[in-house]
Amino acid sequence: MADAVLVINAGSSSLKFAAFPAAGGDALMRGTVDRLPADGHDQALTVALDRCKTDLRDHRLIGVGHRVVHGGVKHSSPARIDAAVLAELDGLTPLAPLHQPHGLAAVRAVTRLAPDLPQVACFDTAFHRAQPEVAQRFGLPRRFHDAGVRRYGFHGLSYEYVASVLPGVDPGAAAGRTIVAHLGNGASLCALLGGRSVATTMGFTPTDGLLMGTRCGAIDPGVPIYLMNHYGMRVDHVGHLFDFESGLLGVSGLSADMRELLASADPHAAEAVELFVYRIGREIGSLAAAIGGLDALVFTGGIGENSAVVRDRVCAAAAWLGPVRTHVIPTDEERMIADHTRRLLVRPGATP
Ligand SMILES: Nc1ncnc2c1ncn2[C@@H]1O[C@H](COP(=O)(O)OP(=O)(O)O)[C@@H](O)[C@H]1O
Ligand SMILES: CC(=O)OP(=O)(O)O
Ligand SMILES: [Mg+2]
Repeated sequence: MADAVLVINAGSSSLKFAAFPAAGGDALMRGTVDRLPADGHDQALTVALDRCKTDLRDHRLIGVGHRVVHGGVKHSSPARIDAAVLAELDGLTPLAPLHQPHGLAAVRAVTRLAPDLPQVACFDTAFHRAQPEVAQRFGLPRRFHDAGVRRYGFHGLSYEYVASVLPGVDPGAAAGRTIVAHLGNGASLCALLGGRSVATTMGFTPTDGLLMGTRCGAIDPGVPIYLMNHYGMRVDHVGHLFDFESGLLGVSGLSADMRELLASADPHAAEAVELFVYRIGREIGSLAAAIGGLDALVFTGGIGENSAVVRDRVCAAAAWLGPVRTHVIPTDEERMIADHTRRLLVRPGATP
């Protein structure tokens, strides 16, 4: 019986799962449950675990790797999960309310079904933790930075994967200046210098940066203050507004789903897509400034991989940068999680 690792990737709008041989190699099975409503994750997880039970009958599971969106200040690499780590990660839920609860619910579900199975948390923040200090700091009094109020960045597993395959796609870009556009339900950009993250559009939370499916992205910090003062909105209502009611959904008044907006004749849908592209164009300029120019632009994520229309419009917005090579690299967060999980659980040279 061959050993395998199971991977669970709970995104904001989808749950992806996969299994890989513990010795390395291609996926044994994969599945996605997408277009999840806010309360759809539990059911999706049951579907995933049932599929695994049948598909992995001939394998022995040696561990489960999870995508956990926020690792805070402490985690710059994947971590074996125990009760203390789980409690600590629970404490980060207010910083990523669209994501952290789903990732941790998956950890708990596996603990209930198989209490002795080792579990590993792979963090979306980890890849960015080595960014220069200046890229991580807000202009707040120092004590807030020291207490963890800083720019973390997300989608790190996706960027790490893209950086790992970029040398085979475009060696010049891998050694040079690249911007990766992860455009999915959540969307962000990452500037890579020699394959390392040096700047990114998301910050303290995955609400920052680009316009997204239901998130507003970067916004004047005066706006929440005004909303609370002027409309008497409570703080949790403002949080809900920015994370769940804004973005493509809020601007179009129709849908958070790019496919639906591109297919719609409604002018508000067109306006939402226009703002999505406009924000990306502006942030490409900002990140290009951070890395002193641009050799290549890489698209990934559900929109980046599948929508030639959006890619063409983004490239048009970045045309002023001069000749820049563009690539589409399908991301594989699951493989990245599997690789991290194997490395953490399988001792080099150990015989199973
Ligand atoms: N062919 C397509 N054209 C345009 N958008 C697409 C296409 N296929 C998927 N998308 C969009 O990708 C987004 C989901 O991205 P994905 O990366 O799968 O989500 P998540 O962030 O939850 O992992 C949705 O907005 C969806 O409409
Ligand atoms: C961090 C983040 O935004 O993730 P997703 O794209 O899965 O929403
Ligand atoms: Mg995603």
